[in-house]
Amino acid sequence: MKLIIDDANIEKVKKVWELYPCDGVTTNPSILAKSGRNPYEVLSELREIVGKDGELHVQVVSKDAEGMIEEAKVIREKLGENTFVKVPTTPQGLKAMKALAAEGVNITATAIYTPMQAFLAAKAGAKYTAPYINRIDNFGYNGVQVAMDIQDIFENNNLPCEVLAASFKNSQQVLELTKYGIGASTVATDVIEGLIKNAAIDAAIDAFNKDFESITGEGKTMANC
Ligand SMILES: O=C[C@H](O)COP(=O)(O)O
Repeated sequence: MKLIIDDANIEKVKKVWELYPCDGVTTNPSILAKSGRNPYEVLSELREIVGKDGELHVQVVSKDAEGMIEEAKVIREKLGENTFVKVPTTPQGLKAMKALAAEGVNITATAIYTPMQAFLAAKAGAKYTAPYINRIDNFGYNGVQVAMDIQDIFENNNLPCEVLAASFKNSQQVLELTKYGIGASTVATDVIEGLIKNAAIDAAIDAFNKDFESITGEGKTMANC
């Protein structure tokens, strides 16, 4: 499973990118709006953080296919041709996906709430489809199960598309999809940090270090004892 950062706060993304084994960054208009800055200013900084080969996902806002295609062109000009263009999975979005896929554009189909939406996006040429786990849970459905069903649909229909599960609110949702071997998950920085936040880990390390200090004295390590 690829692990992608769902955030555009430069300081937070920098920190998580440096510490954790992540594969890229996803954004959406709401995430970019939190910065209060010009979207391309923020996105250029994110591109610098992930490097030219890291995954960067950027969403279009036009409602019609022609507008989406035009936005995709500018996104790729400004941020690199390998940038994933996030296209909402609407009828107009599917039209745009077909045209963009024919030109070799990397497409992430987004705003996915149902398996059939993902099926259509994959057939239209998307490389990723992004079901919104927590938002689906909030409707009283099972977001994790929807993501698993989508992955099964791709396998059973030989569709070369991966699930990029999005909208996580807790570690359990991420764990379930990691166990299933979902293609990718995009997770907010605080939820990524929560994956490894555990007082028992700190307590174990403190006890080891105290024992070590009892034989070497303060401030020593395996490099200088
Ligand atoms: O791009 C989609 C987001 O991952 C949705 O996440 P959210 O439900 O936390 O806003």
